[in-house]
Amino acid sequence: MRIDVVTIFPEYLAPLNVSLVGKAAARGLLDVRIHDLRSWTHDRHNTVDDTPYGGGPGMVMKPEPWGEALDSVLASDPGRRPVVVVPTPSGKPFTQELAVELSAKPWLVFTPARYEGIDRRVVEEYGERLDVREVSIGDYVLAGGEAPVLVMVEAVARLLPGVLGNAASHQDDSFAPGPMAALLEGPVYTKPPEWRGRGIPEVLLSGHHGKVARWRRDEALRRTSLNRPDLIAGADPASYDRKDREM
Ligand SMILES: Nc1ccc2ncsc2c1
Repeated sequence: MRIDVVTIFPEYLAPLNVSLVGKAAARGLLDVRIHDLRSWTHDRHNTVDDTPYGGGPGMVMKPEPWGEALDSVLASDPGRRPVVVVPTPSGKPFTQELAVELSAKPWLVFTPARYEGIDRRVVEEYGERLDVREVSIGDYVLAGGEAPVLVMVEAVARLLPGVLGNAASHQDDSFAPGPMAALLEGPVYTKPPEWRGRGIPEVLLSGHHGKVARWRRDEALRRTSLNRPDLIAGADPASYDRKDREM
């Protein structure tokens, strides 16, 4: 998979060169290219924004630099068409399902914005010939789309074949498709067996896989009903027992 990111803060994307994504890139599983939007400005101040038509607070990112930047990125592989992911608080929710969908695409181009956003005509222009997705990672105020790009790239990259050491690692994730898809992960424990006077739930020491699976399911249900009752509404309780039987 090729991933391009166009941004006015290239250094913000430095974390993509380390850890899981960095290692995947070093192993050739990912081709990550970060581009400075200001490379496609031509004035002395490298201007990328201007005041909004119709008035109002803040500034809007000008269409020209984005147009030149995206044309340049697209021209680097004219035979292929990427999915363009526009991080925006007014986009569709970023979900595990969307991460799975995007992980199957050969080329993603992310366009994180600052200020009040990008001139609408950019999405209109590229939306006529490419698959453009406006995506939000949640309902809170951020200064821009760079942090959301880090979130989305990690969620997508970890699903690529060979990126995670143990293939099973993401099958049991919270939100991963499957029998426990609608539940949050329950509590986890490791050595030492006692820490500051706190032990381990006996069932986890029992060696009885069926009981352990049922305990984990019950704990996941408890945590989900406490923290995310909305997920319980969509859950399929019958599927939990099927998972137990698989153990
Ligand atoms: N403020 C905010 C919140 C969510 C989000 N997702 C992508 S860009 C963005 C910006």
